[in-house]
Amino acid sequence: MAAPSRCNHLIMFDSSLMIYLYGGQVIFWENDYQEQFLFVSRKASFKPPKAIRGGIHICFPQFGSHGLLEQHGFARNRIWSVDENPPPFPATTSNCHIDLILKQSLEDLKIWPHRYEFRLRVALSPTGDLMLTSRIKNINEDGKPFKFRFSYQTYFLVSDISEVRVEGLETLDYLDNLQNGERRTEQGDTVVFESEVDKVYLSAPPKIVIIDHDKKRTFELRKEGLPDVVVWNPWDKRAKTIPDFGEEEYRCMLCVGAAQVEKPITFRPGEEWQSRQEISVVPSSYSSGHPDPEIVHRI
Ligand SMILES: O=P(O)(O)OC[C@H]1O[C@H](O)[C@H](O)[C@@H](O)[C@@H]1O
Repeated sequence: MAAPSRCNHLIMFDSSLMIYLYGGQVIFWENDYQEQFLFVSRKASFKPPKAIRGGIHICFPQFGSHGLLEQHGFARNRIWSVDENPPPFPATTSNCHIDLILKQSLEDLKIWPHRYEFRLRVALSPTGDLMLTSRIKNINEDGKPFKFRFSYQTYFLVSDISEVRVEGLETLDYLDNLQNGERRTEQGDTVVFESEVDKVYLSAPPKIVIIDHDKKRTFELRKEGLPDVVVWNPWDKRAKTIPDFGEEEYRCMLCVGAAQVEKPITFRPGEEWQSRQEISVVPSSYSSGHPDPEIVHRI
């Protein structure tokens, strides 16, 4: 039997702003000047159904190795279908979207014995914001609840990682995956990058910003229904161990994503869980409300 092909979709607004989906994964997102915002590795292998190194991975029902399933769960490595007739979604400012759906396959039931409907809406606003809404419903017929972790693993394209800083995570507690998940507290006024990082920030605020000095642009990430934020950059040594990632590519990417990692969600049949992640790109004149440490230093 031939391998199933991925369903690929292009979402455009006014023939300029654009998102491109490969299966259930957003891989391109650009503005009307054809500037790319998401990183996709030059070594990415487009071999369905495995997720592509870059874009946005939907990690479900597991995050990382917190469980018995494959790393980050199976959802990112599955063929999603177009949901032709989704139940009404909460009102958004966008009328330019696509609805996808993932359900358990017979194979998946052997490794995760639960029935679910995972509805994903990928939307583009008139101003170019990328909005992801997930609704997951437990449809088990045996009355059993299920438990899951979740993340929108987002590969941002940056100019030079050493010129990037993240605001909104300072002073928060985090789990450090490089130290066996040890709990620590972020020190310093802002998060900057000088070596490998693999952290889960806990109870993060609803908005965080990723400021790219060189590119003179800022990503503003807003989240709902997801308390945590995952931050990952493999840096040079780890990068060499990842087959579909270029040795030097760690310099131009940063993974940041809204997530539910520390406390898994549990819910019963008939219940539905919902979360959102929205990203806007704003020019360098953007002010996060925090003083710029460089300016403060010069004064
Ligand atoms: O290589 P992947 O399975 O896509 O995972 C890439 C990275 O994702 C997350 O951010 C994890 O915390 C990391 O430990 C992991 O290395």
